[in-house]
Amino acid sequence: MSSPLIVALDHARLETVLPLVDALDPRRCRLKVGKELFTREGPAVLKSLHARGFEVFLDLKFHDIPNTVAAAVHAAADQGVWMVNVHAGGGRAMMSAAREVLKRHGLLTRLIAVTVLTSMDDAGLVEVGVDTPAADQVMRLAQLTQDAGLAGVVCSAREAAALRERFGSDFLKVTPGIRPAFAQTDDQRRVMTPAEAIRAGSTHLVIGRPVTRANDPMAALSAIETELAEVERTGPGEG
Ligand SMILES: O=c1ccn([C@@H]2O[C@H](COP(=O)(O)O)[C@@H](O)[C@H]2O)c(=O)[nH]1
Repeated sequence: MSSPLIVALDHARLETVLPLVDALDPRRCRLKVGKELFTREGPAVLKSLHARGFEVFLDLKFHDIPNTVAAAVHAAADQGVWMVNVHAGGGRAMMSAAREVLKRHGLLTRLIAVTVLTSMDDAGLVEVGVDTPAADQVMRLAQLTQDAGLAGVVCSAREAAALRERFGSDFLKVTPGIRPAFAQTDDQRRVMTPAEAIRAGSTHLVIGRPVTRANDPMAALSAIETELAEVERTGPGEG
């Protein structure tokens, strides 16, 4: 599976989203299950998507004491998800406990940490007591994440180039806030187009509404793939 695309299934019900899922091809994208769908439908969603051959990112952003988060990450990985995440703000001990539990049980699920939500900007950070620009806060939390031995971070594509420079290409940079030229920004603040994100060093692009709420989701996905194919054709430095 070489596609960097992860389609976010932010829907209330599995039955609502299955027509879209059945139009998608597991060789063209992975799927992300988040808080709404998982809270309403539970692990049956994962079974259903796995049965269709999809790799699943379970995006529940665990943030709690180390013992609780480690147990939740273990539960997610036991269900065969490809990727799971925690909040880096939970700290080193929490992230290490989550990594350790996967290691102890020989589970290969990728564990990553959310740095600064892509819906936040510098002003939003100040309101929650963080007087550091988003880019610096992302770098700080990414360093903590790497020190704790996790596979990478969730960040915006705007920070991807600096993260690649500091941590290398293998450290995962999973970037929501992807907005093709044809899409609205919605509640996202730190956004980039698919081509800009890949050029900047994003390893995975999370895309929800620009595809799932498009009049023609498959046409929207194809347009994004065409944009990425152009980056591949011209090389990362062009455009
Ligand atoms: O910082 C973050 C972390 C997670 N998300 C999630 O990604 C998708 C983005 O959906 P869009 O419709 O493309 O905006 C959504 O599921 C978020 O929960 C994020 O946006 N930012």
